[in-house]
Order: sequence, then C-alpha cells, then structure tokens
Amino acid sequence: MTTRKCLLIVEDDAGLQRQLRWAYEGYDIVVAGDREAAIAAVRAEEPQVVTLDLGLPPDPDGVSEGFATMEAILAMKPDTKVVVASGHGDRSSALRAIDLGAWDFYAKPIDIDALGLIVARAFHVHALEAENRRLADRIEGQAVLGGMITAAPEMLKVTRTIERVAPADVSVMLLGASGTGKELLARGVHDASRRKRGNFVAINCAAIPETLLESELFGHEKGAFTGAVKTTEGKIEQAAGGTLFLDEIGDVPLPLQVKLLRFLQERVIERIGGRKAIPVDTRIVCATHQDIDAMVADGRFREDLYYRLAEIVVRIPSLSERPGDPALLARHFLDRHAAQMGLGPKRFAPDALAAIEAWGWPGNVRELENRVKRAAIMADGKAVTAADLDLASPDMASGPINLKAVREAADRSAIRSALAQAQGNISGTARLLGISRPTLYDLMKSYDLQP
Ligand SMILES: Nc1ncnc2c1ncn2[C@@H]1O[C@H](COP(=O)(O)OP(=O)(O)OP(=O)(O)O)[C@@H](O)[C@H]1O
Repeated sequence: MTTRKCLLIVEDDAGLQRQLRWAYEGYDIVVAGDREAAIAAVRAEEPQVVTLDLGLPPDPDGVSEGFATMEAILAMKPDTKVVVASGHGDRSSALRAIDLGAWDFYAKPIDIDALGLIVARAFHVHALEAENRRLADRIEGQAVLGGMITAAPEMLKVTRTIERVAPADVSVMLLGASGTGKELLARGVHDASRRKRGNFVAINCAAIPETLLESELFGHEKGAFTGAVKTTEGKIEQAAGGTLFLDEIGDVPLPLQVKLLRFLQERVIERIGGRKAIPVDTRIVCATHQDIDAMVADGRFREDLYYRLAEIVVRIPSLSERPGDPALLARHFLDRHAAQMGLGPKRFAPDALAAIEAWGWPGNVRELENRVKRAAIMADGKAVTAADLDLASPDMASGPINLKAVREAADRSAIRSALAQAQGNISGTARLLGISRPTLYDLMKSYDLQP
C-alpha cells in the first residue's frame, strides 16, 4: 500500500504561495494563509509535512501567530513534521521553533532546492517513524514477551525460541552480556509456561556472599546456625509450582554446585540443619555473562550440572548486534520516562539519533535506559540532544563505532562552530575551515546545515 504524501504550505504572501505550490513534484499540495486555515487543513488532509512561515496575519511582522499555529498543529498531530521559515538573520526564532518541536527550519529568502531537500527528508523520516511505530505496536502487542521491545531479526529469533521452549518445562540457560535483557527473557519463559500462576523468584548468585548463598537457596531450620531464629524457606521452595531464575550461575561455588545438582537430579531439597528431604517442583532458568564452556573446560563449573541446567541454551545478542534496536528502544524509554515524570512529550534531536546509532552500548539496554532517563530530565526543551545523553563525542566511545557517523559528526560540529564564528558569512566560514566556498556549500547541503 502506498500512502498519499500531503504537504501543507502555510504562507500569507500570495506570490510565494504561487511559487511554492509549483515547486514540488510527487506531493498533494495544500495551501493555507493563516492559522485558522492551517488548522482546518491539518484536520481535513492530515499532511505528513508542513512548511510554516512564522509571520502570519494578524501579526505578519512578528512570530506569535506562527508559533501558535505550530503548537496547534503539533497538539493535534504530534507526528507532523513542521519545517519553519525564519526571516533573514532570525536564528533565535529558528532555534526556539526547534525547541518547541519543529522538525527543521529554513532561512528566507527561500532557496527552493534546499527547501525541497529538507521537505523530502521530512517525508522520509515521517515514513520511517510510522513504520517503527507499527513494528513496535505489533511487538508490544505480543502477550508472551510483553515487555520486550525489539524489531531486530536476531532478537526476534530469540523471542520465538523462548516462546517455543517455555511450555516444555525444560531447563533454560540464557547466555549474554550484562543488561541484554536476560531477566526479562527469564520472566518471558515463566509467563509463557503452565507455571505462570506460580511464583517467579529471581536471585543474583554474584550479589550474595558465598556463606549466605546456600541458606538463600535451600533455606534453614530454626537453630541451624547462630542467628537462625526461625525456620526459613529458601528461594527454591518459594518458587515451588513456579520458576526460579538463577542469575550469574557461573558465580555459584563448587560445593554448592554439588547440592544444586542433587536437587536437579532428585527434585528434593534439604534445608540447612534439616533432616528430611522435601520434594519441590521448581523449574530453573539460569543466566550468565561468563564463558561457561571455558569454565567447564578448566574445572570451575561442574560438567554434570551444566548439562542439567542447559537443556536449552539461548544466546542473546548484545545491543550493538541488533541494528535499529538502539533507536527503537531509546524512543520507547523516552516516551515512558517523560510520561512517568510528567515532563510532557519529548523527542530526539537528529544529532542524538545519530549518536545513539553510533555508540557501542557496552552496558547494553540497561545503559541505554539509564542514559535516556537522565537525558529526559536534563533536556532544556522538547528536543533531547546528544549532549543531554552524554554522547556528544562518539569518537570517545568504547566498543564498536561507526566511522562514517563519527566523521559526519566531526564535520557538522566544525562547520557549525565556524559558521557561528563567522556569523553565518559563507566566505568567512570557508576561510576558517580551510576549504573552498563550493566545497562548503556541498557539505552544508549534504548535512542539511543552514548559514
Ligand atoms: N528488549 C527490551 N525491551 C524493553 N526493555 C528491555 C529490553 N531488554 C532489556 N530491557 C530492560 O533493560 C533493563 C536490563 O535488562 P535485564 O535486567 O533483563 O538484563 P540482564 O541481562 O538480566 O542484566 P544483568 O546480567 O546485568 O542482570 C531492565 O530494566 C529491562 O526491563
């Protein structure tokens, strides 16, 4: 299905209206001369992209009507890409417009070719975002792994595997780096199994001192050791009829591995200080970020326990191995945290999205969520920038980075700073950068930068 592309031109100058109406090919063009007509056109035609002159009647020399029109359009259809026209040298209104949610701006007098590029890119991004939302809705709609957001084929394969093995009551071992979503997937196993009405109990074996881990897992009888003032069930018993998630299984010490193996073989436990074997029906899902095969090979992890725990092994790709997921997840977290903290709608500035895709995400989804949450609070206006995410210099990123994106970011930042120093003068900017004017024009065109 091809969607009709509709462009709304909001312009009060009749001459410019005529010029712009014929400047584009491939779009349905609608023209409005004031706020009321613009709002009516948005309601009736639902244009994906709007070019908006800020100086509209009754305030043709000011910006108040233009901003009021933009706010009304974005309140009605927040996904609309509004491209704002700023008067000669009026960069402060342009920046204010971006802050209030405009997609981009162009400087008057109009260069039809440059504006055509901005409009084409706005349609393209609008279509991509609509597709992203459609995918996210489809995935969020899946009951089984309800909280899992992904559109990457590598991860969708993982979620399909989880859905298939969940009802089979086999033990599952999840292998993946920290913050890749292992606990979320373990919950997914539980929720998709016949045990979903039972408890899901999680324990991080690396976070509990060795001396306490046995009691945490197996429980103890009253008086079993100093401080054991009452009989206490361990996590395995608490998860009876449900699922126990053993995170960082590689950190379980060897003596405790023996006890765990006995439970898995005989399905009974003995509390510390207890004399009787208690039958317990608990399913185990475990996870580790360590190289468990190597641990088995050099005797740090029992091979017999490994085979009991790893009837099914699922490898979870790191975030950098899931193309498109960083941006998809970032938008999801931004919407969620902005709403939770009552900050009003927020969106990412183009430099933020480029930085998100370029970053290596060594801390995976957890790092992404933390950065986005912090950035939602730090951002001054509606637009969250790369600096708010603390990702201003992708060349400092650890892990795999995208060289093209790094070069582009460096080019953009050098051109912006030279433009500012030369106060928008093209010859002066080219001189500062040590390049010719035509080269500067080409670069500005390809990066959509305005003087
Ligand atoms: N695909 C995803 N969609 C939405 N949220 C996710 C996704 N993956 C992870 N998260 C969220 O990211 C955070 C980290 O995920 P989780 O705790 O499951 O990772 P983990 O691999 O178990 O980490 P660790 O090994 O450090 O314990 C959680 O808040 C989780 O809800």
